[in-house]
Amino acid sequence: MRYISTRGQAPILGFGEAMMTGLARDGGLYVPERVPAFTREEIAAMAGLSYEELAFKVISPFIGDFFAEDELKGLIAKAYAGFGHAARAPLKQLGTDHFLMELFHGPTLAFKDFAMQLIGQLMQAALARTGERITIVGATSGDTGSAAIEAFRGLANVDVFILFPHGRVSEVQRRQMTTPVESNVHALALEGDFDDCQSRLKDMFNDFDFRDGVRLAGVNSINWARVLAQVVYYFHAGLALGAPGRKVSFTVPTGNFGDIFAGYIARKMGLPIERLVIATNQNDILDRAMKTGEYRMTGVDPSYSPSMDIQISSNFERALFDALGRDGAAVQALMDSLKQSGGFTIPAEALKMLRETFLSGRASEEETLATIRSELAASGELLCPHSAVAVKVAHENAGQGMMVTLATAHPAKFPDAVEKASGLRPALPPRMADLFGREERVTRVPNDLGALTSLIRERLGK
Ligand SMILES: Cc1ncc(COP(=O)(O)O)c(C=O)c1O
Ligand SMILES: N[C@@H](CCOP(=O)(O)O)C(=O)O
Repeated sequence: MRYISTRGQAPILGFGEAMMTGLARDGGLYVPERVPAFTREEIAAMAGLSYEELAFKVISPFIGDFFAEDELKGLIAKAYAGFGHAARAPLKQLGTDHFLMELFHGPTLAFKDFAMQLIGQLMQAALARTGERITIVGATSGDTGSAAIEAFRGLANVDVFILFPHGRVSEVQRRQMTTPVESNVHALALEGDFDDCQSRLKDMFNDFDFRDGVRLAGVNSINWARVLAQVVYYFHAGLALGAPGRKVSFTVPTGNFGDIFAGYIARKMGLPIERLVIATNQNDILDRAMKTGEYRMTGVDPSYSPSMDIQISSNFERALFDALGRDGAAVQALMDSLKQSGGFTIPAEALKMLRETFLSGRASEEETLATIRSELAASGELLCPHSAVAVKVAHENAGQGMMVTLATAHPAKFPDAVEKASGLRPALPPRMADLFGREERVTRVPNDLGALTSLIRERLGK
């Protein structure tokens, strides 16, 4: 399997190189040259597999011979061993045709653990072969950061620097990042929003002197392996609800577009998905883009669902690449326009193609809280604000057959918003009960590339 850049100018890589490289050297994102598809019979034969067995089936066609079969099976088993639910991604019924897929039973209580625990294993196995030391820098609006820290803390050959927007993540999210005691973990609170964090991260990748000097690696959904790991749970839900005999739609709370893009890949692999519904909070650039064809930045306002306070939605570039007929130059032109004038118009043919797969909707702040309240009353399910955004949008898009809404975080990560909505303050699991008593270690940093690269070099002694 070979990987190409969405901007068409970077070297073509194999799976292992694409995973260790992160951002392509032309600024684009790696995607598989072609997406392998399963036949209907092959999908039918997956029914009844454990999550780990299914993960092996779904992931291995993308990996080529980078890992031997037994090695990959062992790494997958280790990745999911620490999850707190035997089904890994259990489904709960909310209504006749509506299910919730709980993706928050991993170690840091968000869907990020599904991919991060796996790429933690895959990267360590790759590094053990070469004896290399890498520097991971991640940008987070709250959940990627803690999941990355959990996956890489204490490793001798990895340093982890996490950039998060100062004052714009929940207290639980912040403490998950600032309280680990391992010396290879560095939490950096940046003066800016998540888009600033992600832009500075991409600037670091585009500074080849820095990138090569510190052996920079990325664990955001920039990294194809992150997206790939998330494809598995779409198959898991589809099979549980009758695939390949029955079509399913998914509503996905969306910010950086990585999660829903994994659903798009599952659909290309042959999973019968009717529609993928993009659910945004008040920072609704994706919903506006789908409805008007104009992808235009208007600023980001902090919301009850802070992990989705994003307007430069990184993986939308991967969807655009396909919608534009895999024309790297056309993608580059749109990304240039986004940088220079704050937006772009999606060409008509591309918009038509996107609309054949994706629907979209938004939830205001009031609607988010109201949905937490109403879903608790209707089904007894206490939702986190991100999941509530998606449930609200899923209700509006009923009629697409069986609907699965992704519940992406545990409500205890956002106790203030959940309590405001419902009067209930969800408790953290016992293993995290002392989170608020642990000492925090964090460095405030400016939104400035030079200052960031100097700090990272200094910490690394380079
Ligand atoms: C809890 C939660 N829900 C939803 C999202 C949005 O996912 P994505 O960025 O893959 O669109 C995020 C952030 O990624 C998140 O942390
Ligand atoms: N919501 C995310 C933002 C980063 O997304 P990623 O999927 O690109 O890592 C977060 O919680 O950090």
